[in-house]
Amino acid sequence: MKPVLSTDEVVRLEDIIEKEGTSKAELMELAGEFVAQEVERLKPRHVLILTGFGNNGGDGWVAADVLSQKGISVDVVTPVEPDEIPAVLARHVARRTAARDVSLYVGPSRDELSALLEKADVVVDAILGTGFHGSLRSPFSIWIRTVNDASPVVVSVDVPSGLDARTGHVEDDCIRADRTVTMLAPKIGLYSGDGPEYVGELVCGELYEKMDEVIGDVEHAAEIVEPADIVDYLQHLPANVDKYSRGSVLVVAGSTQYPGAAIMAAKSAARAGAGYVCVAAPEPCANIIRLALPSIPVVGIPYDSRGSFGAAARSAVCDLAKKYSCVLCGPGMTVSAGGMDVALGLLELDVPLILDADALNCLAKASIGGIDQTPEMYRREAPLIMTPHYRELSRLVGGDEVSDLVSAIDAAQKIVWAAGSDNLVVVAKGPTTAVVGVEKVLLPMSGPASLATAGSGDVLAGILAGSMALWADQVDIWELLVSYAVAIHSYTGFAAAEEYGEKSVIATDLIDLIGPAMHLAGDEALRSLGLLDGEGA
Ligand SMILES: NC(=O)C1=CN([C@@H]2O[C@H](COP(=O)(O)OP(=O)(O)OC[C@H]3O[C@@H](n4cnc5c(N)ncnc54)[C@H](OP(=O)(O)O)[C@@H]3O)[C@@H](O)[C@H]2O)[C@@H](O)CC1
Ligand SMILES: [K+]
Repeated sequence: MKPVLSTDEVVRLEDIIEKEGTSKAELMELAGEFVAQEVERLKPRHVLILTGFGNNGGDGWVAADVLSQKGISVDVVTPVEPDEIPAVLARHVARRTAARDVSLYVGPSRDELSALLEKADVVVDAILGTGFHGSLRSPFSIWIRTVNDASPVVVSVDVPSGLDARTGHVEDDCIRADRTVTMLAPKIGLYSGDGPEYVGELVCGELYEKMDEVIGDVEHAAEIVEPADIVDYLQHLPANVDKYSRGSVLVVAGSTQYPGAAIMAAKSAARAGAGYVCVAAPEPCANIIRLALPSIPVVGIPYDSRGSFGAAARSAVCDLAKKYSCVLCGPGMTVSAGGMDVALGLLELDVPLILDADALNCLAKASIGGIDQTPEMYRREAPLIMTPHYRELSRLVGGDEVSDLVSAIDAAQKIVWAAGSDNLVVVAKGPTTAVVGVEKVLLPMSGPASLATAGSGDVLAGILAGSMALWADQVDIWELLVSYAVAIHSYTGFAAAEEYGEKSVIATDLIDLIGPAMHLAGDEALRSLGLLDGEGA
C-alpha cells in the first residue's frame, strides 16, 4: 500500500528528513532533477517552465537548469526577477539557473505568453504547490487561463496550480495537467473533489532514499491499495469446497416499488463467489424476484400497505438471518417503520452485516442526532460494513456537509471512532471511494465514470456480500477485504465500458462481468508481482 498525506504531514515529513541529514535545499535539488527526468521522457526539444514566488517555483528552476544542461532549449517565465523571489531556497536556485543557458521572461503579457506556449513541446507548471491558498491572484490567474486555452502537454510539479492540495477544491481556475509529478508522497487533495479532473497521470518522486524508515513516523491521511495487496482474495477455489463452505448470504432487500435492487444485489453476491444466496423480500414482490433468479430461493416477509417491510418483518428476518455467514440489508427496501425495525434488529444480531442504501437511511431516521449516538452501533461486536454514498453519509452524521473525499473521510471517521471497533468499516462511496476503519483509511482502485449509474451501488453491495461470505474465515483486516470488493466493482466498470461504451453501461451489465473482473484483477496483481507471462518471481 502507498501512503497519501495531508499537506501538514508532508511538512512534518520534510522536517523529519531534514533531521535525518537531508536538507530542504537538497530535497529541492532532488525534486527538480526528478521533474527534469519525467519531462525528458517526453523527448521535448523545447520546454517552457512557468514558476511562481515559492518553493514550487524552486523545483521548476532546478528542472530548468538540469534540462538546459542536457542540451534542451528552455524558456523560464517568472513573475519577478530572480533576485526578488521571496522564498529563500527558490531565490537561490533561480539566481543560479538565470546565469546559465536559459531564456528568461519576467512578467510577460498574455500575448507574449501565448507566443511562448506556441513554440513549446512541453510546459512545466511550477507556479503554485502546497503553499497555494485562497483565490488565485494575478498574474497566475491569467497565466493559468492562457495555458489551458493553448492546451499544450503539461507536467505539473507537485500539484496542478490552482488546486488546493488539502481539499482538492478548485475555486477559480486550475492547470489541467497531463501528468502531475508529486514530491515525497501524494497529497490527499490530488484524489479529492476536483483533483482527479485536473491531475492527469500521477507520478510520485519519493526523493529520499530511506523513505521506508521515516514514512511510518507521520500520520497517513489514507493508503492506496494496489493490486498486489489484494492478491490473497484472488486465489482459485480449493478443489474440496462445497456450497456451504463457500459461505452463504441472506439478502434482505426489495419492495413492490424496487424489486430490481434485490435482484441485482442477490445475483451479484452469487457471482462474487458465495455458495448459497437467499433473498428475504416483502411478500408482494417475492414472485417477481423468484422469476428473475431461478437459482436463488426467495422468502416472502410480512409487509405493509405500501409493499415494504411491515411490522412483523423484524422477527421473521432475524430468525432467518442467524443461519447465514453474512447478511446484506438495504437495496430497494425503501424507508418504512418496518424497515427501520429490521435494520435495528439485524444490528443486534451476532452475524456479519452489510448495511446499504435504504437500510442506512432507515438507521439515520432512527437515530436522530447522528448514528454515532446509536447504542446498537457501539454494543455490536460482529463485523459491520456500511456503504453510504455522500448524501447517505451526511444523513448518518446528522447533516454535516459531505461533498468530497476529504469531508467523506472525516464523516466516516466520526462514525467508526464513535463505535471504536476494529470490526466496523464505512465505505464512503464517491468518485474516489474511501474504505474507512478505526485505524486505516484505504483507497481502492477507482472505477470509470460509467459506474455512476442507477443500481451500480446494489451491485457493489452484492459483490461485498459474496466476498464476505466466501472469505470471512480468512480476514485479518476487514478494510482490505472490502477494498478488494470495491476494486472488483471498479474492474466491472472498465470491462463494461469497453464492451458497451462509456455512456451506455447499465448496472445489470456489471453483474455478468464480475467473473471477468476477477480475472483482470488477478492478472494485474500477478503482473505487479512479476509472476505473469513468464516474468518470473
Ligand atoms: N519544503 C520542502 O522541503 C520541499 C518543498 N517542495 C516544493 O515546495 C512547494 C511548497 O512550497 P511553498 O511552501 O513555498 O509554497 P508554493 O506552493 O510554492 O506557493 C507559495 C507562494 O505562492 C503564493 N500564493 C499562495 N496562494 C496564492 C494565490 N491564491 N494566488 C497567488 N499566489 C499565491 C504565496 O504567497 P503568500 O501566501 O505568501 O502571499 C507564496 O509566495 C511544494 O509544493 C513542492 O513543490 C519540494 O521541493 C520538496 C521539498
Ligand atoms: K504546480
